Amino acid sequence: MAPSPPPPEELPEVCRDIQIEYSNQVMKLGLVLFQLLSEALKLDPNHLADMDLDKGLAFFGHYYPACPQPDLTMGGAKHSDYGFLTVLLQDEIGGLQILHDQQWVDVPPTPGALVINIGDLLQMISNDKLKSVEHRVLANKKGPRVSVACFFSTSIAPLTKKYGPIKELVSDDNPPRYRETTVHDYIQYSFYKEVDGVSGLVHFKL
Ligand SMILES: O=C(O)CCC(=O)C(=O)O
Ligand SMILES: [Fe+2]
Repeated sequence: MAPSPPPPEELPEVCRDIQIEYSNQVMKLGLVLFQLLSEALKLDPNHLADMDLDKGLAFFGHYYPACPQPDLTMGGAKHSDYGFLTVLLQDEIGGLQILHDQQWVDVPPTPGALVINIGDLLQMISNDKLKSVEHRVLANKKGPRVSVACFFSTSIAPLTKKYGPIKELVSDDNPPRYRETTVHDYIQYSFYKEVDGVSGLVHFKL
């Protein structure tokens, strides 16, 4: 949806207006979140936005059909998100879990609440200060589950810009832990690698 939104007529008519409006609001929220995260990293509030982290948004609608035998499969396999930040809206069905201290923890649906995930690329540029969260979605028999995931990543623009650990966050005592990469190369690598639950970040470690 950003930086090059599709022509509106290419979006399904039934959700066209709300998709455009929702994406615009998520872009605004993203800017605020990147300002807060910059401050959390003890950087200038505009640091992450000045690196264009808030400029690209990919919009994914997920539909998980009801599953008659949910114990035999997963709705969505364990992974961490590749981009910088994810804004997730889930319906009331539930099933999202995050991995915390080697344990799967439910993220119950809360009316009016959004789930914000740190992505791999934010972990990389923060030199592991912020951690991308591993998560999965359980299958369920209650009924279809719907979610909307908006990914902040600049991959959809043909950007050659390289990202690596932010220089203000590294020092002799805390050297860079990752080599630089373009967002495009990181996402290509992570997308096409084996689905084995191991983060693509491992491949970029120094
Ligand atoms: O459907 C969900 O709640 C999670 C979706 C997800 O993890 C993703 O799109 O990366
Ligand atoms: Fe995800």
